[in-house]
Formats: sequence, C-alpha cells, structure tokens
Amino acid sequence: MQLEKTALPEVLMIRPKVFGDDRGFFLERWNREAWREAGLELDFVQLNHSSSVRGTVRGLHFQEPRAQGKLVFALKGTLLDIAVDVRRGSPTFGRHVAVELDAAERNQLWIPPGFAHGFATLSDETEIIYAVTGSVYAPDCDRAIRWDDPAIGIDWPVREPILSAKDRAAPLLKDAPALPGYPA
Ligand SMILES: Cc1cn([C@H]2C[C@H](O)[C@@H](COP(=O)(O)OP(=O)(O)O[C@H]3O[C@@H](C)C(=O)[C@@H](O)[C@H]3O)O2)c(=O)[nH]c1=O
Repeated sequence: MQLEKTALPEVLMIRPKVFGDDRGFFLERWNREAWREAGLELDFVQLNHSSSVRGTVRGLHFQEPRAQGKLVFALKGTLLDIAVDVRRGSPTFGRHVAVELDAAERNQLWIPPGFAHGFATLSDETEIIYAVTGSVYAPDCDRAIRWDDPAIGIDWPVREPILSAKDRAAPLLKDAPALPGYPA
C-alpha cells in the first residue's frame, strides 16, 4: 500500500498493492493495523455505494456538526473526485484537490473530516464505494455548497451536469451558514 500526499496535505491518495493470479486479483481496501503504522488511523461507521450515469455531479457535501471522513474508490468506471477544505480559519480554506479515481486502476482517496466532497462521473455507469468515519448519516447536519462556486474554481469536465434538486439550490461557500472550524 502506498500513501501519497496531494496538494492538500491531509487529503491522501492511496494505492493498494494488487495481487494478481490466474483467478483474478486480490487487494486490501483497508487494513486497520497496516494503515495505523503508516500514520492513518481510521474507524469506519458506515459503508456507502452509489451509481451515477455519465455527466452526473454529486456534491459538494459535508456534515456539520457530526463531521465525516471518507475513503472513496471506484467499483465501476471512472470519476473525477473532489475534496474542498471548508474549515474556517484553515490555511488552505476554500482550496481543493481533484483526482481521477478509476475502477481498473484501483486507487482510492482519503478525505478527512472538515472537507467537502463531490465528484463528476466520466463513464456511462460509474459506481463508487465510500467508507465513512466520524458519524453515520445525520440528515439534520447534511450541508451542501455550490459545485460551480467560482471562489472554489473547480475545472469540472462537464458544463451542464445532472444534479439533484438539493445540489442545484446549494449556497456559495461564502454564504454557507454552518462551516466547521479549524482546530487551533
Ligand atoms: C448520504 C446518504 C443519503 N441517504 C438517502 C437520503 C436520500 O433520500 C438519498 C439520496 O441522498 P443524497 O441526494 O444526499 O445522495 P448524494 O447526493 O449521493 O450524497 C452523497 O454525496 C457524496 C458526494 C458524499 O460525499 C456523501 O457523503 C453524500 O453527501 O439517500 C441515506 O439514507 N444515507 C446517507 O448516508
């Protein structure tokens, strides 16, 4: 397993070691002890699976309070996965990373609590799995900010995406009523 820092150092790209043989392949998506030794201690509370057609954008989402961390990978197809630092007072507040996650490449992204998450699908049918730390789904704490907020400036691969009603109505980051704080 390889852990790589991205442009936002708390957001990590993880490349599991893949064991291939005549039957197919095997890999560990997560190993509590090995990851702890590598400096990433995670305690999952929920496992999510969604499928989206090409040209979909979901996001940008986070929970506040009851923040969640997310370990994301593609089960089918390819997506552009996005993490945005939404912690007020953080030196990287409002900055984002965008990485391609691909089912064939089997790479995965760790997005810690305090970051908004979103993605655009790049294949006809894209399935993602993400394991969640921190809190289970808490609808009262569910927050969204605008996918195309110019202050964040994500270079999305789609101009007129398929969006949920919630995501179409989401506020800009500057108008978001509840954002997490950055621990001093
Ligand atoms: C997120 C979530 C949704 N739901 C339900 C609520 C709703 O009826 C239906 C669809 O919910 P949403 O429209 O919020 O689904 P979606 O837009 O896919 O929301 C997800 O987006 C990605 C980017 C994330 O990072 C996730 O944390 C989550 O916010 O599923 C749950 O039961 N549990 C959950 O954990």
